[in-house]
Amino acid sequence: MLSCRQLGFSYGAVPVLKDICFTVEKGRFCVVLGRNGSGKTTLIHCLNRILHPTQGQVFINDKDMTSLSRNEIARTVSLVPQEHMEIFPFRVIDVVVMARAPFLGTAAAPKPGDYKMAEDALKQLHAFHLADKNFNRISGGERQIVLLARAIAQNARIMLLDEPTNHLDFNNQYHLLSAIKELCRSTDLCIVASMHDPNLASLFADEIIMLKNGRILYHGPNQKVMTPQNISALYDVDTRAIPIGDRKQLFLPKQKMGSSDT
Ligand SMILES: Nc1ncnc2c1ncn2[C@@H]1O[C@H](COP(=O)(O)OP(=O)(O)OP(=O)(O)O)[C@@H](O)[C@H]1O
Repeated sequence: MLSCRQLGFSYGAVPVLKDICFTVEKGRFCVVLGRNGSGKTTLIHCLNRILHPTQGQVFINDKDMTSLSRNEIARTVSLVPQEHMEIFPFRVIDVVVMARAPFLGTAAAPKPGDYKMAEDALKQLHAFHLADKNFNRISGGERQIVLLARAIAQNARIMLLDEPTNHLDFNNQYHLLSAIKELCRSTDLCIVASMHDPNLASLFADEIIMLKNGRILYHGPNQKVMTPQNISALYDVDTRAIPIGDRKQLFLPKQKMGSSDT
C-alpha cells in the first residue's frame, strides 16, 4: 500500500505539488492524468524519494518513507522513468539484471537466479530476443520495454511508471498496459503510472488521480472519475463520451481540434 498525507513540493520558492492526499492499495493500478506541467513527474519522484517532499509524508505499507534506508526503498519501490538516456554499452540482459542490485551484498555479482529473473521478465514482455543486444543500439520504444522488464525483475511491491507508453507503437501500448495490468492482478502489486492518454487510462486503470495545477482535482474508481465533465475540467477541452461496449467509453473533444476552413 502506498499513501500520501498533505504532500507538498516546491522547486525553490515555486510550489508545484499542494496538499496531495491519496492511498493506493495493493493489487490496484492507479493512473495519474494531468496537463503538461501539472506535476505528474514531480509526484512520481516524491513517491520514491528521488525528490524530498517539502511538506507532508509518504507511507509505504504504513511506514513513513523517511524512516526507510535508500536500500529498503530500492527493494520496495521500482521506477520506470520517463527519460532513458544512453548508459554504458551494456547488453540488455545486464541492464535488466541491475534490478537485482539492492538484493545483492556489497560488490557481489548477480547469481544464476538473478539472471533467471531478468530473463523471465524479458520473456513476460515478449522481449527476450533483445537480451544480447547493446542497450544503446535499440529503439526508444524497445528501451521502454526493457526498463519495464528491469522493474519487474526488481520484484518490488510498489511500481512507479512515468509515462510508460511514451515511444510505444499502437500494438506495444496495448500489450505493455495489458502486461502491467496482469502483473498487478497476479502479484498484488501496487502500481502508480502517469499517463497522457485518457482513453488508454480508462481502458486499463482501476483508479484515476486527476492532477490540475499541482492539486488533486478528482481521485476515485475509473468508472466514477472518467466522465466527460471531469475530463473537460482537467484538460480545459469540451469533451464527449462515445460508448464502445463492455461499459467502456471513448473520450473525444466536442469540436475538432486545430481544424482549418481550407
Ligand atoms: N528541476 C526543475 N526545476 C524547476 N522547476 C521544475 C523542474 N522540473 C519541473 N519543474 C516545473 O514543475 C512543474 C511540474 O513539472 P512536472 O515535470 O512534474 O510536470 P508533468 O505533469 O510531469 O509534465 P509533463 O506532462 O509535461 O511531463 C512545471 O511547471 C515545471 O516547469
